[in-house]
Amino acid sequence: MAASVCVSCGASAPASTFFASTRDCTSLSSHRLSFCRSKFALKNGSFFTQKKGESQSGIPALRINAVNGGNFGAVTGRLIEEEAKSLAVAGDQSTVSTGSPPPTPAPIKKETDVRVVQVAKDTLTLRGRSTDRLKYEVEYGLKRGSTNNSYIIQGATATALIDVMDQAFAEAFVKALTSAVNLASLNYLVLGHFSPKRVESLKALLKALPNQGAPIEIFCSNPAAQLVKSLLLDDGLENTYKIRNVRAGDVLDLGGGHELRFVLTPTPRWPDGMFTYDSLTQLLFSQKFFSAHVCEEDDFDIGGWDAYGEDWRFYFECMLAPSPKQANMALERLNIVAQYAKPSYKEKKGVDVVKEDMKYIFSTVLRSLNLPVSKSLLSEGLVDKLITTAICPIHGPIVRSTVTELVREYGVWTFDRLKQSEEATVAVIYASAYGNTTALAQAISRGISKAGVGVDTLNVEICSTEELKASLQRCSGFIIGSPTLGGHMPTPIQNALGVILVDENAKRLPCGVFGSFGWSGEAVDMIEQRLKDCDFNFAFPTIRCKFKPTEATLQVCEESGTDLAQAVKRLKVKKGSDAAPKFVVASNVEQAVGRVVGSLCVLTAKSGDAESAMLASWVSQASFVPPGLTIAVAKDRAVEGLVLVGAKFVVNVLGQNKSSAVAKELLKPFKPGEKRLEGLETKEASNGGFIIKDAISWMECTVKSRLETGDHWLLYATVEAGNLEDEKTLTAIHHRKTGSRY
Ligand SMILES: Cc1cc2nc3c(=O)[nH]c(=O)nc-3n(C[C@H](O)[C@H](O)[C@H](O)COP(=O)(O)O)c2cc1C
Repeated sequence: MAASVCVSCGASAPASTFFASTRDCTSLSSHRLSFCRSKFALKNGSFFTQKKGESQSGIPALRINAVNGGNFGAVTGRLIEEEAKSLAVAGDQSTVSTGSPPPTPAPIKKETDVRVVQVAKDTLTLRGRSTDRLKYEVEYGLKRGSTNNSYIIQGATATALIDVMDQAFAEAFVKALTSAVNLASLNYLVLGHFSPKRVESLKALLKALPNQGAPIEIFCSNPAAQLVKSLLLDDGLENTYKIRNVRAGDVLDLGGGHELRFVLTPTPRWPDGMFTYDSLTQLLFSQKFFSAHVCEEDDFDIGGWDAYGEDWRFYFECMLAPSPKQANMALERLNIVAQYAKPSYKEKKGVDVVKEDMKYIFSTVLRSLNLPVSKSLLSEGLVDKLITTAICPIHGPIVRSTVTELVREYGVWTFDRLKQSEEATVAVIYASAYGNTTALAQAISRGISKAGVGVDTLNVEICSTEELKASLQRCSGFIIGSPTLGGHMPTPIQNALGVILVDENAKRLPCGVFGSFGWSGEAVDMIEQRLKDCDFNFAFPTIRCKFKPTEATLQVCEESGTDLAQAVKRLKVKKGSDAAPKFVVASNVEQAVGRVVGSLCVLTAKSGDAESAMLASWVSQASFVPPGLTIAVAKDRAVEGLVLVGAKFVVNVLGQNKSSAVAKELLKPFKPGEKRLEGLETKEASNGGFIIKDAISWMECTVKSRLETGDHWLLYATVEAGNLEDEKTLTAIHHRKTGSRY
């Protein structure tokens, strides 16, 4: 029986066992590589069980046993985790399965397909569509489905494919690709983004390529190249591809005027990010930028801002707002693509030309209207320089009619985030091998930024010690997160922790610890202990998450982030309090506004295993047909993440003389994720919210739209069901003395 060997320390084990020791396997890339190597043990269709704490020569180690008869279709960490979960290897249990495999859980039915659509001259898109939200980007709250876009550009002399799809589409992707182009003519693959979740599609593509052809040349950034190499190791596919690390200024000429230029756009979350620009069609393949998780019938942004504005904004908030510096850098680099744009409209003929010209004229008119644009953007002329026919993102609709508006909004959002960071910033320091700790970091970041504090995201796998030190000097709080790999924290986290522990400024700051683990979770314990030993100041209880976070865990993260941001703001106020007057008399305006009254209600909402509630008095009827309400929700409110567009919730109206007990219960301080309705008698509504027994009436609602109104979100929601429970009692009214408080 052949042996499999630990990639770093060389420990060997029989072929049926993959053995990962921790002595040297502390680098994240070596862990990813370990998984790749684990295929030695899995070739014959086997699945994992895990045994905690086995060691060789006193080295804590993970033993993953391959048991015959299981089903193992993919090699990504995520899948391995889920296999492990389905085997119910719980927490601390030390079990090695030797018997027959457990029953396979029924697969979750997802409506997915891949379709081919013409985007521009010689350019097609393959659109993988799922009505369900796919597994990636778990912290993403809107549930409007997912799309995954790849693109094909057929030049006069060569053809390039831009990106491969998520594993959910692997089979359909290759099928659709085969129907759209002759695979023998595919010369280049441009990877603007790559992750372990895309390796299945890449392998399926490489296997489908005709044997006798030249290897396909993969153009990608250095981080993507490393990942591709490690994930394709031992697959016997080495002769089917070669990799070209893209450098600034590289051009890929496909003939017929299709010259592809590349712009490297690394962010902490996607260090491999790269834009591609075709100067002939003026298409910008923008990867995660300008993306949205939404699956509509239309392939283009028909309906414009009204149809997709919320999705684009929410995607930005979740995915890019935590790294405004890098987002800004990427936007600035868009300038360089415009210099290659050709005035191609003149030569074109036919209806499409008219349409394109209309679009061009329209976008020019929009720009000339001089709508409010961030000053820095205007002075740098970004909007003027960015003239593309369309933006082709990796997720969501192809942006054709809203290009100018979307780019401008991106500039404004980024500018706002950068401004927020100038006042107070929390450093979010983490590493993640398989994305689970990233998801926690992202959710905490959302909680921080919705409370009005900036975020500086530092993925320690790619940031330098100098960057970390500089961020610690600047920040007003920090959090540190780590996965547990082989019983330890990975080396980059150990180094970062070393820097934090000797930083005198960091000791005075509010901080927090978080991390994902599989069964023992030593990394988080170690980090917490070492910070406690040095008297660091914890703003929220340490977050420990087993494998992938659920919605409830993400809710804990978001609320913890908000708590930390509020601690930061309190400290800032305290510091400035000597200069500030202790007591401010309500101004005339505040007193006047304070006479506006509202009915006292309780809003309750649930999503998956997350639930929340809030006392609300800024509630008004907004329409007769359909019956509709507006409700103002403060941006840093815990329930805010559960009332996004499309979400269901319940409004409970409280009665005079019956409201104080309910109000008192909901105004208590709550820990992150704590159930807020536990002390009240409730029953579940049919839409998932909660009906409070003491309410005089209740309404089941759906959020239709959200309007940003200063420090609140104004929800417009329609009422689908409701009941009057107590017709005698009048509605409780919330009277106030000032409009500066509730
Ligand atoms: C090679 C390897 C070793 C691991 N070792 C441990 C361990 O010793 N203890 C533990 O609790 N979890 C262990 N895990 C599970 C990871 O901590 C878990 O998958 C976690 O979700 C990874 O977080 P990330 O996605 O942020 O990288 C291990 C996973 C891998 C792949």
